[in-house]
Amino acid sequence: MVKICCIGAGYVGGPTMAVIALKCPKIEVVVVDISVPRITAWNSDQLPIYEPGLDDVVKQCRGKNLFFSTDVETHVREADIVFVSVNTPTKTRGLGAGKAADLTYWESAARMIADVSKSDKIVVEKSTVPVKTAEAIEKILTHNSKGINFQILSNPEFLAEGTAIEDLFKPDRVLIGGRETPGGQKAIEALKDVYVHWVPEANIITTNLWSAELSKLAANAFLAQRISSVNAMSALCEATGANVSQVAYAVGKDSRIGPKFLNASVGFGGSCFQKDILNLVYICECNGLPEVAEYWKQVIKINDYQKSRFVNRVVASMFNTVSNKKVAILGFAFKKDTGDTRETPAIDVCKGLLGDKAKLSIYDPQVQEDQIQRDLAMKQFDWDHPLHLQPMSPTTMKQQVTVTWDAYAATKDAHAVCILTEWDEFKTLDYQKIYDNMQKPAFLFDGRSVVDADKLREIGFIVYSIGKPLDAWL
Ligand SMILES: NC(=O)c1ccc[n+]([C@@H]2O[C@H](COP(=O)([O-])OP(=O)(O)OC[C@H]3O[C@@H](n4cnc5c(N)ncnc54)[C@H](O)[C@@H]3O)[C@@H](O)[C@H]2O)c1
Ligand SMILES: O=c1ccn([C@@H]2O[C@H](COP(=O)(O)OP(=O)(O)O[C@H]3O[C@H](CO)[C@@H](O)[C@H](O)[C@H]3O)[C@@H](O)[C@H]2O)c(=O)[nH]1
Repeated sequence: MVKICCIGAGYVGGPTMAVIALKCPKIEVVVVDISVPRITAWNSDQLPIYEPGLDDVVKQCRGKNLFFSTDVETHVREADIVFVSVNTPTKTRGLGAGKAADLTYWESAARMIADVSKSDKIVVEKSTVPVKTAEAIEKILTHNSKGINFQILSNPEFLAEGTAIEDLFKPDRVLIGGRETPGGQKAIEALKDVYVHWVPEANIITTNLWSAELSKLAANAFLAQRISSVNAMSALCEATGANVSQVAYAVGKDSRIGPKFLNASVGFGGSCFQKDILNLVYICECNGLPEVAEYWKQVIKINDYQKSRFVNRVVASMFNTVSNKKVAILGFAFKKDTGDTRETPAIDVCKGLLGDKAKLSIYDPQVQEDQIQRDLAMKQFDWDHPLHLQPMSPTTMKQQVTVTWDAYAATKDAHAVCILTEWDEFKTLDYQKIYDNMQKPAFLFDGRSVVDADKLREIGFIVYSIGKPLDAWL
């Protein structure tokens, strides 16, 4: 029986391995992590991450051919294929701080693999890494290998949170990069043999190592670039009376452009886009390509601009001050159907409003209060480390921030409502009831095109919806 071990039981390692276990009942899959609470949660009824469909998959194979363990070394030693899916955060200090990927966790995983291995292994990069990381990993493994043969493959993951299980069941493609040597090609075939259990062979792309590593960064850069492009247009729409939804629809109808990833928003969030583009920018700079670096940096700059533009709109509309005013925040996760708050635009918007002394009342169906308090107190990039290694929050915002159990409690007596995540339930709220319980004038700032602005205006709200024609008030 082939044994797979995955180092890192996070948003990628957990769901990816659960799906491999489900689709390949003859393969034993063990997911290991240094975080004891994470592994305990994976072994309980309350999984550590919220992802539609995940509970079901885990329930079907946990204890049969899917296991979660903190005994990292034993399972790595016994495995034929070792996936590495650990954090690759943005460096916060030293060379490349604020841009380069911090490969501390990756390197320590590689050293541990070399230390404990007693048989040949295929080591698979699942984490998103800078192009050429495989070369460094190869050096670490081969210099410590005691005659063991390691083949490194790059097999980046393209799942999006909120749809992870769907994406894993039916991936647009699986990408496997390896060395162009007989050993490298054999390793590629071995990993392909895993995926062909459920992915059509035509959708499994094989490339050299560097193409696979770079394709992951490139895909995220292209996706994020579309959002920044449409968000840049949203500012121009507001200035001219055009409607960004109509513009995006008309543009996306061109089959060369396509309709996806053209929704204007308060900005993109999530653990990947910003980190991976900063990483790409750094790689371009290191390769003497400042113009290329500057081009991609602009995607981040527009994203920052979009978030601060939103805050400025809120403050400017409310007589230039939100000091001591209650502002309800509906949605804190970086997108719907996840409880993940990593790099959520809500953090920057909330921090902006707190800077102007607003009192925030926050509701999100999947995010707990201590997570929100931690996010608002934490410094940029500090979140992307194993839980027990994250710096302690210096302060909490308990004076200025309350977290409520529903949208009605959050909006009661508020001067304004900001919608920051597109949760479906925000579409069907009783906005008449919300309006009746708010201070007047009642403002609603929709950062996700969730509400029907005209209907809300009929109720009496002053509505701002990103990229849409503005109310006379605004
Ligand atoms: N989240 C996504 O949607 C997504 C999608 C594609 C790729 N990625 C990439 O995948 C990687 C992992 O992302 P994630 O979202 O799963 O992160 P995560 O923080 O949810 O999980 C990483 C896990 O690795 C563990 N870990 C760190 N060092 C370890 C070590 N030495 N030994 C054992 N365990 C260790 C941590 O405790 C943590 O549980 C990153 O490189 C990310 O860029 C993420
Ligand atoms: O038209 C759009 C589409 C998305 N977003 C925002 O963009 C962010 C990212 O969304 P999405 O890409 O759906 O989620 P992620 O889980 O971050 O997935 C991205 O990042 C992963 C990590 O690398 C990749 O694997 C995925 O392919 C890639 O889509 C979220 O804040 C969304 O609200 C928009 O503002 N407008």
